[in-house]
This record gives sequence, C-alpha cells and structure tokens, in this order.
Amino acid sequence: MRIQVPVSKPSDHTHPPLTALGWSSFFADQVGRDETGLTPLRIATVHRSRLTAEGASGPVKVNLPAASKTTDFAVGDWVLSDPKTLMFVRCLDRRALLQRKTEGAHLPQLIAANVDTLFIVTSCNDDFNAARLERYLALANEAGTDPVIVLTKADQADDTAPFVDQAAALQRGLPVVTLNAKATQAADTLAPWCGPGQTVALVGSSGVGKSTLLNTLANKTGEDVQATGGIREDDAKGRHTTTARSLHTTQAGGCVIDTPGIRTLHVSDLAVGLDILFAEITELAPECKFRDCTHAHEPGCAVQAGVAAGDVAPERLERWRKLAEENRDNTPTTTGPRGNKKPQGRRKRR
Ligand SMILES: Nc1nc2c(ncn2[C@@H]2O[C@H](COP(=O)(O)OP(=O)(O)OP(=O)(O)O)[C@@H](O)[C@H]2O)c(=O)[nH]1
Ligand SMILES: [Zn+2]
Repeated sequence: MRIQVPVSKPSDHTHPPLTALGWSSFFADQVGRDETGLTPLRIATVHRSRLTAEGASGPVKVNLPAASKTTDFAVGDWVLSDPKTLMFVRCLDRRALLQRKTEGAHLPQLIAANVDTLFIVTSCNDDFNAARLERYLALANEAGTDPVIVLTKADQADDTAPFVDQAAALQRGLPVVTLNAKATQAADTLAPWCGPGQTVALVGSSGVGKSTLLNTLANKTGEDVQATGGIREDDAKGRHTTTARSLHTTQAGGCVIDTPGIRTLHVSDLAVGLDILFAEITELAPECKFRDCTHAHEPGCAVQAGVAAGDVAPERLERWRKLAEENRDNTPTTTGPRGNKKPQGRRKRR
C-alpha cells in the first residue's frame, strides 16, 4: 500500500482512536508528567531515511533529528513527538520485539514491535515445512508474542487434515487454522486474535498469501490494496512481491503488520524460545545424568529414554539439535547471564 503522507495533519474524526492503534496503559503509564503535551504516534513504515506513523489524526511523516537512524525503529513502535513539528522525541519501551540477525550484520534487524499475535503463514501445499515453521515459532516465543499457524490455500487442497495435524504437533497448545486468504470469511476465522486494540503480524515465505490476508483483514480495496503476486506452479514459491514492512488498521478495530517473505530465517540469541518450542525435550533434560547432555550418545540420557519410550519423536530431537547448535554458533559468548562458552570438561549432575 502507498501510505498517503499529508504535509499538515488533518483533523478528520473518521480516523481510528489511539486504542484502535494498540495504545494501552502499558504505554500511557510511560508518559511522564512533563510529556503529556507530546503526541503519541505508532510507527507504520520504516524506510532508509524516512519514518511514517499512524496517530489520532491519521497517517503522518515523523521528523527525525539528524543523529537518529531509522534502523533503530521497528514497525509497531510507539513514539512521542512534538505536536507542532512532529519531531521525534523518544521511543516508548516495547512490550514485545520480533527481531532476527541477518548474515554478516552486526545488529539484529527489527521485524516488528508490540505485536500480540504472530500469524505464521504457510500454505496447504509444498510450502509447508515443519523445520521452517519451528524457526518462526522460536522467534515468536522469544519475543513474547503468541504464535498461530495460519494454513492458507485450503480451497486448493484435497485434504487439509494432514497439514493441520503436522502443524499442531509443532508446539504444545499451538492454535492452527485453515482458510482461503481471498475469502471474506478468513477475517472471521482470525477474529479471535484481531479484536479491538490487538496487533497481529504476518510472517512466512513469499507467496503464501500474507498480502492477500492483509487485504482481507483490513478490507482494502481499489487504490489502497496491497500488491499480491502469483506463485510458481512447480514449487509453490512466491515472487517476493512485498518488499517492506507496514502497519495497517483492521476492520475489527486492531492493527495488522505485513512483512516481506523471509528467504532464510537464521536463529540466534534464543533462550526460552527453544525451550517452549521443544517442551517435551526441555522437561526431560534435567533428568539426564550430565548437565550439558547433548541427548545424542551420553549414558543416562533421559531424552534418549523418552525417544525409546515413544514420548519424544526422533525427528523432533534431530531438529532440536540442529536449531540448538545453530543458535549456539550464532550467539555471542557475551550475551546471556552465563555466557555461551562451551564447557571445558563434563560436569556430572550427581
Ligand atoms: N486460492 C487461493 N489463492 C491464494 C490464497 N492465498 C493467497 N493466494 C494467492 O497466492 C498468490 C500469492 O499471494 P500473496 O498474498 O502475494 O503472497 P505473499 O505472502 O504476500 O507474498 P510476498 O509478498 O512475496 O511475501 C496470489 O496470487 C494470491 O491471490 C488462498 O488462500 N487461496
Ligand atoms: Zn540427555
């Protein structure tokens, strides 16, 4: 969508109230007594040299001091600004932050902030990949955002049940829905997470229907519509039509953030993210004989015993191992309370 950026702020009362943009006591409580005259704005798009935001008076361009970098901001951030000049004053603390490290980059890329629910979108076709979905789940868990698996293109599948079963097995208590992103009923299916003041974000590969869903949720038509692209018939891969993140208000009185398709999601700096994702392994690990058990070949391994007993799926253990190793390799030793150094010798628990 092209966000219209008026030079002066219109005082059109058809614009959504701040609460529909996700404003809550969590943010209001951060506003100091000397800051009550400032204007709260929610960041809608982040460009290289430009930020746009939604506020009580509609969409605006945020003015940044020369020293500020737009890369410090995430779509979904709440900022305080000068009411006259719309000059940025400060960013409010985030309730949740989705972020990822990209290859070669020093600092993480900020995907979206203050997101209540992460819609992890995949399709009932060859796009479905358990290992990739687990990466997104780890990201959501770590950020403190509730994940939901959204299976699109249900209208094109003979049987959606195998997709639903596989998705539900990825994490305990994980909600899974199937829908046709192009149908208006999709908004009803997703309504439990899209109520007034709620913020959802859409992630997934290119071509799974994120922009289509956004258009359905925000009921976008004509000029406003988010561009969607076809997919290649042979491998269901999309064409990376969406190139930037953006925040939009929904019909139901909340917000939705669209993100470009991610080619490869590498993991790093995960702690609880993996523990929640692989709860069946996390729960057994304290019973292992060695505290730093890799659950591969050690004697007295409770996780291997779990595999033998049929309580842990061997392919889950294998994927846990891969993700845990990647996470260790990508996480600097200085992060985290105990650092990330590989232990020198084997420490016995008892
Ligand atoms: N039949 C059917 N087609 C769908 C569905 N969801 C998406 N499509 C089609 O799939 C194609 C890709 O959809 P997009 O919404 O552009 O996918 P995207 O995830 O936004 O892709 P990027 O912008 O590249 O990240 C479009 O032609 C959509 O019309 C669905 O549930 N059913
Ligand atoms: Zn073990």
